[in-house]
Amino acid sequence: MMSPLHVVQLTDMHLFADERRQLLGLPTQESFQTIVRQVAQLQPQPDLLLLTGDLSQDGKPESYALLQSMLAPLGIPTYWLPGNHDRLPEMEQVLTKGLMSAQKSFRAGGWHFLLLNSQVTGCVHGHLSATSLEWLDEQLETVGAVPTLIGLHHPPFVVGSDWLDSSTLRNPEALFAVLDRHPQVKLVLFGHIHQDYSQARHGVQYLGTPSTCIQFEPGSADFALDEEKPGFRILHLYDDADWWTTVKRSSYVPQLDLAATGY
Ligand SMILES: Nc1ncnc2c1ncn2[C@@H]1O[C@@H]2COP(=O)(O)O[C@H]2[C@H]1O
Repeated sequence: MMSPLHVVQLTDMHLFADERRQLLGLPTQESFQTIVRQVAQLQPQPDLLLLTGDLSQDGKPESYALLQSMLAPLGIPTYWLPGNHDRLPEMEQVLTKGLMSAQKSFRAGGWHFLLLNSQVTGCVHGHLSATSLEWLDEQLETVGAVPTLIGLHHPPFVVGSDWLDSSTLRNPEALFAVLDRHPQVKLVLFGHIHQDYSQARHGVQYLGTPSTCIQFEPGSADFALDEEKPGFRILHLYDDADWWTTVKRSSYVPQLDLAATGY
């Protein structure tokens, strides 16, 4: 079998303009730097990086410039989409230089990639607009029989955690209706839930990925941090639509405010 395309998903970095700032006790820049070092040591090196939202906690241009400067030494083409904490104008202003691309529909290896914006300004939950859904449908029509990966920030499923389940994608059925018309879609990747998650539906695998900073405790009804390490996802995508994935955890030991009830 031909060599697959190697993809790394990095999500929910929650970087601040001020690199020393912490999220519930964890300095998000330091935690992300440990992950970037781990990615630099991967063999083979990833062919591309996918950043699936909440790249910044404060949405400031400096936080995106920090992200850009941390990833630049890797020399890997990088694509991104916004999460609920991000500010799209600032992202479009900063994350378009060098190997950082704002493209939302592109081909790499034998796969096609489509990245969606599920952000609702001022809200924590997600929603896909009629315009986004129409764009997705048209793109999938044009792409045809090429194995396709979709990215968005919010999970189109509840994950069994009451507090998080109030902020998942509000219109998953509208997304499923489009995907059901296009059997070339094989994978849907998201972030937001700060935990490893996998769910199959109609021949599509839906994968949630740990944050590069704090982790949420799976199954907790109320907000609760998990002592699990920061992480990221590796995907190997084969031309014949086969794929393989694994989650890697960092060696970083977070100093967490475990009594926190939110942020
Ligand atoms: N105690 C809480 N209850 C509900 N939502 C919360 C709580 N604490 C934080 N949040 C929000 O829920 C979001 C889930 O992941 P985010 O990283 O998007 O950021 C989180 C906050 O915006």
